[in-house]
Parts: sequence; C-alpha cells; structure tokens
Amino acid sequence: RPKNFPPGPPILPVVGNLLELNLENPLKDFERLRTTYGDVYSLFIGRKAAVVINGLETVKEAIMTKAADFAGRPQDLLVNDVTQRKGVILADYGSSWREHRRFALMTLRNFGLGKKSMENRILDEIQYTIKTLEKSIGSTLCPRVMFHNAASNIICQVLFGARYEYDDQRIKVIVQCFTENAKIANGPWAMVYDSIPGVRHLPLPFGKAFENYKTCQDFAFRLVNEHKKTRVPNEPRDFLDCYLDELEKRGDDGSSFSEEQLTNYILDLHFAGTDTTSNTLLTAFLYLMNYPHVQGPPPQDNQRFMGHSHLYRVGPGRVRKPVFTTEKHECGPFIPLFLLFRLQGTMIIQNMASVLREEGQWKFPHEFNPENFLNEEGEFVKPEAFMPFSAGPRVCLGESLARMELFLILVTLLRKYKFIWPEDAGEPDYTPVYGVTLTPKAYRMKVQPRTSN
Ligand code: HEM
Repeated sequence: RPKNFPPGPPILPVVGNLLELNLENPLKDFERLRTTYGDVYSLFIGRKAAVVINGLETVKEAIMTKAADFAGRPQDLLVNDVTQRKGVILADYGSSWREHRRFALMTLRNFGLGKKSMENRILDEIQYTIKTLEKSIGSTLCPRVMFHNAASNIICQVLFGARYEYDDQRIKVIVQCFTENAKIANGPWAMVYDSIPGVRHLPLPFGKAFENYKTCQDFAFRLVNEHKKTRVPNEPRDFLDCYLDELEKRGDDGSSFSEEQLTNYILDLHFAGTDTTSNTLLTAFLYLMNYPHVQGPPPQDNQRFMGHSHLYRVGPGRVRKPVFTTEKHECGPFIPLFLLFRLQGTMIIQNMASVLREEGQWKFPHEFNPENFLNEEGEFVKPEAFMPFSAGPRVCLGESLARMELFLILVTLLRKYKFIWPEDAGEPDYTPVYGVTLTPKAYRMKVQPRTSN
C-alpha cells in the first residue's frame, strides 16, 4: 500500500485482498470493511489498487464537488474489451463521451421526453402489460419477461421505432444477453479477467460476455442497415435516424461520430433502459406484495391514493388516467443498488448501497417503508441520500424517462389490480442477485382485479 493511500486490510501476494470479498456479491464485505476502516478505504483486487468510497458526504464530495476528477471510467476491464470501448456508459471523460451524451439528451428531448408523446407511448405499452396480467388471473405469473419486455419496448420505440410482442424470440434473445452480461460484468470471472491479464485469451466463462455482445451487435447492425435503406434524410423517425442525419451533417469533421459508435450506442441505451427499469419494477412488486397495506385500498374519485396525493394525480374526465407530473411527486418506494467504477489513476468504487441505506440519512434505513419519504406532516420529502440515479456529470441520462415509466406503470397497475404473494410461495427472499444491476430472485405473483375499477 503506497504512502498516503487510504487504509485497508493487509495485502496478500498475488491475490491482494480478494480473499476479503465474496466475489458473488461483495456488498456486505464493503459494509463490513467500512466499519473497520472508515468511509474511504483501499483494496487490492489482485494487484490492482482500488479505493472504495462510502456514505453520502464522501460520495457527494467525489461526484459533485470534485466532479471532473471523478467522472472518468476505467478502460482496462472486461466490459471495455467486450464493448470495444464504444458507446457512452463506459466512455472515459472526454470529447467522445461529451458529444454523445449531449446528442442523446437533445434527441431524447426532441422525441418527447418530459412531453405528452412519451407519456402516451408508455401508456400504450401498459395496455400490453395489462393483457398479460389479465391472462394470468386465476393462476400465478412470473413477471420478469413481461417487465423486461415492457421496458425494452419503450426504449426500442424511441431508439428505432419498433416494439416486440412479449413472446417474440428475437427480443427474448437480446434481453437475455443483456441480463446475462449485467451479471458477468461484475461477477467472479470478470474479477479474474481484470486482475490477471495472462488469462484473457483462455477459453474461460467470461467468453460468454463476448458472445452475447456479438449477438446484440448483429441485431443492432441489422437495424442500422434497415434504417439506412428506408430513411428520408432530415425527416427522422427515431433516434437512429437522427444519428444518421448527424453523421451526414458532420461528414469528415474528425468528430467521434461514426457508424460503429452508433451500433454500440443504441445497444448502450437499449441495455441501460431495459435492465434498470425492469429490475426496479420487479423489486417494487416483490415488496408491495409482501407489504400489502402499502398497495392501499382501491382509489375512488378524488380519494387520495395511499393517503398521499403526491404519489399520483388523477386526470380529469371520466376515464381516470394517471397523469405524470413533475410538480410534486417523486416515485417512492424503490431502492435499486448500484456499484459503479470510476477512475482517477486508481479505480474508485462508488458504493451506492452505502448511501441508499445509510444510518442517519433515513428514518428507517433498512426497511421498506414509504415513511422514509414523508415528513412529520405526511408530506413528501426527497431525502438527500435518495440518489439511485447518482449525481454529477455522469448522472443517469435516462432519469426522466425512467421516472415517468416507473410512475405510470406502478400507478396504472396498482389502481387496477391487487398483487398477492401466492400462499404456497413460502417466505419471500429479498436477497438480490448481484451484478451491474441487482435483480430480485425469480418469483411468482397472483393478480386480482380491484373491485371498484
Ligand atoms: C430505474 C431506472 C434507472 C436507474 C436506477 C438508473 C441508474 C443509473 C445510474 C446509477 C447510472 C450511473 C451514473 C454514474 O455513473 O454516476 C446510470 C447511467 C446511465 N443511465 Fe440510467 N438508470 C435507469 C434508467 C435508465 C434509462 C431508462 C435509460 C435510457 C435512456 C438510462 C440511460 C443511462 C445511460 C446512457 C447512462 C450512462 C451515462 C453516462 O455515463 O454519462 N438509464 N443510470
């Protein structure tokens, strides 16, 4: 451990501190080490030095106060090789990342983010979710494919103007590749790949990540080629057309825009818009079924849902559609936990779990309890430590889309149905499966129409 380096456990030759960590899910170990070494400590992943930062104050200082120093991404990990260092999620802090991020934000805005058209698109997709739920009435349903495909369809429509039936084999394969890679990228074999360069060319399980990515790339290639054939320049139908217009406009100006970037970029956005929102919904329903009082009674006209009007506003007219508004509410009861890697010479592991469950920041840091978001008067307050989308220059680029989706899907479904934990399902297991995104273990749900609707 170099001089002036943060403290940490004794380092062993070759393995460094790997024996300190459960490689299947190191979150508990990060928490344990925090109690011994404080909010900032160092670890050696093999020979590689990493600094783990914990707690709201430290994380804020890094990603907001010292944003420019902490907005990079490591470039020597399995995920970089898999994605060929293209796209935006893993791009280092620099001009390519900046140009592509700006372009995505502008284009998403032009395609109706925060506007009515996006809201209607989401509400249309929810009708397919409702159809699937209706079919399950009287039996039980595993909601994973339904939520993954709903989230995938919403972002697919923005990206390349397509939606797929929930049993469509093409999209099933792509979503499966996304979910598998989200686990491999942070899994034990990725640690081996990252810390022992000598093994990178051996046929070991991390090879699956490359295979999966290739499958997704072929899918994206086909979409790009189809769009190139059918597009009308300067009359974009979707994100992909916008990028092709931009590419033409830029010509050979030496910018970072290229067709190769485009393929990987739409995969980045497709992945980022699918596994995240869907796992959040799966987590929300797992808890809601097991805390049925939080689902609330059937809402009547003018009645406050769950007693808290900020959770949704009822639209005017006879058909009471939930209306997304940014005025007062924030989506409430979900706690996705992320582990993020950044770089500043040394790899920085920003432990978001330590913020989202930090003692002293929450009324009930370890409980699923909407009271966490209410003040003494029962009014909504957003705790400062509620940062599931992170903060600073790398803050989630799809935050407003995600919040709109979560809000509309949760509210529409909760108003229409009661979700019940099946009697024969045993005790719920809340321990998530670890990865780039955390996924609840597979479960089944029972759906019952609410009588007043
Ligand atoms: C519940 C849903 C979601 C959650 C919890 C979530 C959370 C996050 C987090 C924590 C980051 C990393 C921020 C950082 O590095 O500090 C991130 C990045 C990102 N998210 Fe999301 N996200 C969600 C949905 C979406 C959606 C729907 C999109 C679709 C456009 C999206 C696109 C992205 C992109 C492109 C990045 C990389 C941004 C960059 O590196 O500059 N996310 N998200």
